[in-house]
Amino acid sequence: MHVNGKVALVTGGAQGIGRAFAQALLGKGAKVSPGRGPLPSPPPPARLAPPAGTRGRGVAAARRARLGGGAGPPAVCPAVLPSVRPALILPSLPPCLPAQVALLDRNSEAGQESKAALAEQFEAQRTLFIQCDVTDQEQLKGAFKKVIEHFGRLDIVVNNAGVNNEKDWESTIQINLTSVIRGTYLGLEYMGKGNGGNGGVIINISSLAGLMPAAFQPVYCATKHGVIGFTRSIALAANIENYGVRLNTICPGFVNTPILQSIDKEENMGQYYSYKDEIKNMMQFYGVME
Ligand SMILES: NC(=O)c1ccc[n+]([C@@H]2O[C@H](COP(=O)([O-])OP(=O)(O)OC[C@H]3O[C@@H](n4cnc5c(N)ncnc54)[C@H](O)[C@@H]3O)[C@@H](O)[C@H]2O)c1
Ligand SMILES: CCCCC/C=C\C=C\[C@H](O)C/C=C\C/C=C\CCCC(=O)O
Repeated sequence: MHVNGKVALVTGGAQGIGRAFAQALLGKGAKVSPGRGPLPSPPPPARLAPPAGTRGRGVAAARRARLGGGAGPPAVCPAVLPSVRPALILPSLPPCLPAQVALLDRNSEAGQESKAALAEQFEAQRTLFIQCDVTDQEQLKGAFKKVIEHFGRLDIVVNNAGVNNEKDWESTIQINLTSVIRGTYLGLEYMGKGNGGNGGVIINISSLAGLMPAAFQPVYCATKHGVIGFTRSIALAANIENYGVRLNTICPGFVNTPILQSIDKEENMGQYYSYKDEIKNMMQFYGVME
């Protein structure tokens, strides 16, 4: 997927996987090539019938097939390449603008630090940090509004904020599941074609623990199973209703981020604290990604 000119909102973006998402998005997308004006707007893709043999594989597949390519999006924006088929390629792609990312997080200090680090690596105006507790309905709604007011659009929502807390398990459900559902509905409200949006992508972060039982993390595990069930179901509804929004869930195994430190804390593990070594053994068995 190309992300040129897209605006993404990432919850829990101050550190860990959320920050890595932001960095990856910012690393993609090229600048407008000098000397070229904006390209013509693309035709509304959802209304086009897919070419024979591509039915059911989505608008992107249909567009690739029309362009004669099957290997996915170009790594570099075609507007900066000496195009051999300008008539075919140029009208169907948006202008090459860099992607922009809003980081939402309740941790203001880490959020400001990440914003500053990303601003050093990429242009400062491409990132925005908004302090927001995703469990606070009004704060979350307000943050979505702010992102659209600031960047003028919204194309990608990553519902990533999450915790591992078996002791305060009610808050784990609020953060890991309820807020993901709320973030998804807000994404559909702003991006859904039926609501006047332009379509987009919603990524909900689950876990390997959403696909299998985890003895010492029953509530964490339940929330991650819930994210998968919710996302798969709402993706079906989005398809039936032609929202133009693709929904996916990602299920990583162990990743080396601060959440793993929760295993060593009684205030997170509660009654399962004495099993921390078993969990560490699991981590060794499955491996930990960077
Ligand atoms: N690290 C792993 O091994 C792993 C594996 C699979 C899935 N995940 C999931 O990936 C997501 C990101 O986790 P991570 O590993 O980067 O953890 P992390 O602790 O490094 O980052 C989580 C971020 O979410 C933020 N956050 C927590 N509660 C919040 C709230 N109420 N409002 C706003 N922000 C809040 C935190 O401040 C933090 O910046 C989580 O949903 C986690 O369950 C992590
Ligand atoms: C077992 C969960 C440990 C919790 C550690 C803290 C946060 C990590 C969150 C990750 O989402 C966990 C990722 C993968 C764990 C998945 C399954 C573990 C169960 C495996 C087993 O019993 O063999």
